[in-house]
Order: sequence, then C-alpha cells, then structure tokens
Amino acid sequence: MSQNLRIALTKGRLQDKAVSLFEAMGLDCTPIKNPGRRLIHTIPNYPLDGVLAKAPDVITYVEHGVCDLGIAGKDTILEQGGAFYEVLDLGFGKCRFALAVKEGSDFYGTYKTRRIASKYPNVARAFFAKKGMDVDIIKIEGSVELAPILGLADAIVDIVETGATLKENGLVPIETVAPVSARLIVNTASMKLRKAEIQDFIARCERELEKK
Ligand SMILES: Nc1ncnc2c1ncn2[C@@H]1O[C@H](COP(=O)(O)OP(=O)(O)OP(=O)(O)O)[C@@H](O)[C@H]1O
Ligand SMILES: O=P(O)(O)OC[C@H]1O[C@H](OP(=O)(O)OP(=O)(O)O)[C@H](O)[C@@H]1O
Repeated sequence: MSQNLRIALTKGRLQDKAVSLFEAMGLDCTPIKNPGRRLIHTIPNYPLDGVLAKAPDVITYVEHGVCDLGIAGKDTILEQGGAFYEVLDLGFGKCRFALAVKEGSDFYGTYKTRRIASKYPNVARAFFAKKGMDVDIIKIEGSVELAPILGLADAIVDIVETGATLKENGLVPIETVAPVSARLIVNTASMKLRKAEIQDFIARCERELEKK
C-alpha cells in the first residue's frame, strides 16, 4: 500500500479555513482540530496526512517534495517564489498587498530615495522596480505599521484586510500592489508520480469551491 499523500497547511489564520473546506469535502478533520502539540495528523477517512507548518516552510516542504501538496497565501508565494505548481485559488484568506504612508504625506512628491519597510522585501522591491523607482528596502518582521510612525521609513508594503490596523495607526493605503488569497500548490514530481490521487483531491476541492 502506498503512503498517504501529505499536505502542508499554513498554521494560524489559514488553518481553520482550510479545515472548513476539507470538512465540507467530507474529510474527517477531528485530529487537525485537536492538534495538541502534534504537527502531523492523519485524516481517518481519506488517504491524507496534514502537516502544520509556518507559511514560508509550507513552500519549502512542497518544493523539496517532502509534502506533495500545500496551502499557502499568495503573499508568501510571491515573496518566496520557487518551483511548484499553483493549481487552485481557494478563495479564502483574502486580503491585498498595499503601499501605505502616513496620512497627509506626499510619497511621490520628492526626488529623494524613499525608504520602504516591509515583511515582504522581494514583493516591495519588484513593485518599485516595475515603476523604475530606486528605493531602499528595510526588512521588518511584524507590526510593520510602526516603521513610518517611528520615522524609519517613508512607506510600507504590507497586507491589508479590513484596513483597521492602518487606520488606527494614522496610515493610509495609496496603491494596491497585488491581491492575495490562499492557493493550493503541488510538488512537480508528485504531480507526475501520484497524478490520479492528486487529481482526485484537486477535483474534490474544485467541486466544493464551485458551490460557493
Ligand atoms: N489580515 C491578514 N493579515 C495577515 N495575513 C493574512 C490576513 N488575512 C489573510 N492572511 C493570510 O494568512 C496567512 C498567514 O497569516 P498569519 O497571520 O497566521 O501568519 P503570519 O502573520 O504570516 O505569521 P506569524 O505566525 O509570524 O504571525 C498570510 O500569509 C496571508 O496569506
Ligand atoms: O487590515 P487589517 O484587517 O487590519 O489586517 C492587516 C494587519 O494584519 C496583519 O498583521 P498580523 O496580525 O499578522 O501581525 P504582524 O503585523 O505582526 O504580522 C498585517 O501585517 C496587518 O498589520
């Protein structure tokens, strides 16, 4: 008997939404919903093991083929890149990358080199390269909104969902950089070697998403 397919799931915000989708598809997710400190859980009624990982690691595990499938945000995919197939937009975890500045500041009205703070330096760099603008990028690990308030940066490139965090910190979005949502990704070798099983899983996801 062949080993179960393995899917890497992004822990945190996307985890519950992935589990809701799987349950709607008829998968028994009891073990993943009561994980304790355990990081790998077998689905009792479908040949699938769920691996709970941090967002960038989901991509690393899928790229290296130790997980056949993964669920990651488009934000992480754009930042990290890599060789894998992105097969489905799962329609949850919706937000966007935005360029935001302190309210009242004139970001484009100066010739000096702007400083941009972001948890996503590659996304920020690519955005400004496309505009032909030379900027300095500073990597920040979280609560990126602090950087312009503290005077470290002229702007941020960050995830915006409701806009509440920007607003409560006196910042305003001035441009959308890219839309973001959760994606199903597949290891390139698994796609060939375990084609039937993977296509069955993708088809089940698709059938469920079509109902929405
Ligand atoms: N408002 C939001 N803020 C951040 N991420 C969001 C939001 N809405 C949806 N997402 C998606 O959820 C994913 C995981 O977010 P989550 O906040 O759980 O982890 P994280 O902030 O990337 O990591 P950490 O564990 O360091 O907090 C993101 O990569 C993104 O695709
Ligand atoms: O538009 P909103 O609905 O306010 O959501 C956006 C905020 O949520 C995320 O932060 P998170 O909570 O992941 O914390 P972090 O800043 O430490 O990454 C993101 O980086 C924004 O700060």
